[in-house]
Amino acid sequence: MSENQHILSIDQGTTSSRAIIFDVKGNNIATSQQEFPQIFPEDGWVEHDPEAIWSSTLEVSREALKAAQAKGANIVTIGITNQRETTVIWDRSTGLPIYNAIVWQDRRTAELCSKLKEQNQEDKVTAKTGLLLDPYFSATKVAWILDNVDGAREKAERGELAFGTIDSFLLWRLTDGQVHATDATNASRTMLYNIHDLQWDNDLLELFNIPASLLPEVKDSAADFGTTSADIFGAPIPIQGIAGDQQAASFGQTCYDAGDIKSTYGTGCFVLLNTGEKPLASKNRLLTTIGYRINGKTSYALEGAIFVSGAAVQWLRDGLKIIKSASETEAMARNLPDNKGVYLVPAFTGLGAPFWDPHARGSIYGLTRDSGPEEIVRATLEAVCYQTRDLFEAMVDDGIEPKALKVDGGMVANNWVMQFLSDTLNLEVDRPAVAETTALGAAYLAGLQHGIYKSLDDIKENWKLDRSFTPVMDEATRKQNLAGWDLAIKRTQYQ
Ligand SMILES: Nc1ncnc2c1ncn2[C@@H]1O[C@H](COP(=O)(O)OP(=O)(O)O)[C@@H](O)[C@H]1O
Ligand SMILES: O=P(O)(O)OC[C@H](O)CO
Repeated sequence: MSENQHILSIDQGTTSSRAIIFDVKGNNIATSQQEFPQIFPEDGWVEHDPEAIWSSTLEVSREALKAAQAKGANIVTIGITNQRETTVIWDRSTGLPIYNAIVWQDRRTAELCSKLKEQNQEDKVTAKTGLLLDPYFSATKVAWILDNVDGAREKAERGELAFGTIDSFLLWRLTDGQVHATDATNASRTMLYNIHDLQWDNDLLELFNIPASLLPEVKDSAADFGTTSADIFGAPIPIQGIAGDQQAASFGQTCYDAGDIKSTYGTGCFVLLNTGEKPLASKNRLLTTIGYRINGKTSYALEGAIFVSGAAVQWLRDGLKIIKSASETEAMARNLPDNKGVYLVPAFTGLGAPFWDPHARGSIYGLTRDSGPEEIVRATLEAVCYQTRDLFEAMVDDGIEPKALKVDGGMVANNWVMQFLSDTLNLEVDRPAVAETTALGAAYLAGLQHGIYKSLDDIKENWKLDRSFTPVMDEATRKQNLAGWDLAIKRTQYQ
């Protein structure tokens, strides 16, 4: 392993684009980040301008490269990780998108999903893809664009259009239209990819009425995806790792053995459990998905997705305006001896796993005359922990017994939340020294393909603990808290 080799990791997220340069030990050498506008054209619709995604990605990458090169860094390979499911369709001849990117949070296809469920299509879809008939995934978003953009379907039938998740769109742009590809993790979130046969599924393409000519080639997560065209970063650099952001976080957390589990607390919260070489079907509406594919070998994962976690803290700041910054919440929650019976269910865009209720909306229960900002703040933080526990309960019922949980994402800086999480789950919670595990995971994939790392064991040596949280709460308090939460969830559900 030569020490003067560095990796550019591009992390294109829901609210911002980030570029980080890592050295071979996984140390962060330079970072650049840019937020870009969220577009809400109608109730429940969420879009991004693909050009804003591209320009912010390009700028942060160039800035991080410049800063790292000034320190003598030698960038040899690129990894890409991305917000998953978000759907772009572009014209193959011009490279221009024919519509905004429809974001994973977008609910506009809820009716189509309900209609397909009524036609008893869900079991078939789940058996093939490991997913559920929910607007979250790409398939119905692709169909919507084809049906609603003038001339799109005809162009698609003529093979003039390309579909991609964000990784695929960036890859196309970075290679100047030379490469139309994605990796197996991103493909597994489209609801068009058969996670058992490892190919695009003709039945599903027919069900969603999507021409196969739109689809990218699916490669391993560590693979030779192409080389950036020379004008982009001054010299061509190979792109050698791609994974959806939650899978990349799991890879960065070195969850390589069956039973390893991580939870990422960013805008939403995503728990991924490595289930090894066999896909595990959940009885509890958790998702079966591809964790990574390396050397043609697939590692599967069970996933619980919660749509809102850090986003609820942003709402306290920007919507309710009862805090000025996210970090204030820690002292406010700590100030109260208990939650005073107040529960907040942040179902702003419906409930994700294990309830999958797109029509539910947020609620607060147990308010009294003396409830104030501190109670609401604490209830918001507690909710993130209770929702994680709902996922764990589903996993335990699926036969999994997690031994410890690795955590990452912006919210894990909050020590109060981490302790309450450990208490609520009654489980050890481990926070790593490098919090940017998503970007790190994409860097590791690229580094593996480039030959910087010879094996997963090489990478494992880089993982370092920052702090471990162990349960201290008594059983009676835990039970009482959970009983209050369970009631709040029941009252919030729409279906
Ligand atoms: N100390 C904190 N306490 C609670 N929430 C926090 C804290 N710091 C950051 N957050 C929340 O974490 C989120 C940012 O995490 P990040 O991993 O950067 O998100 P994403 O990658 O999804 O944009 C924000 O929603 C913010 O509200
Ligand atoms: O961009 P993030 O970190 O909010 O992650 C989004 C997820 O990939 C959606 O499935």
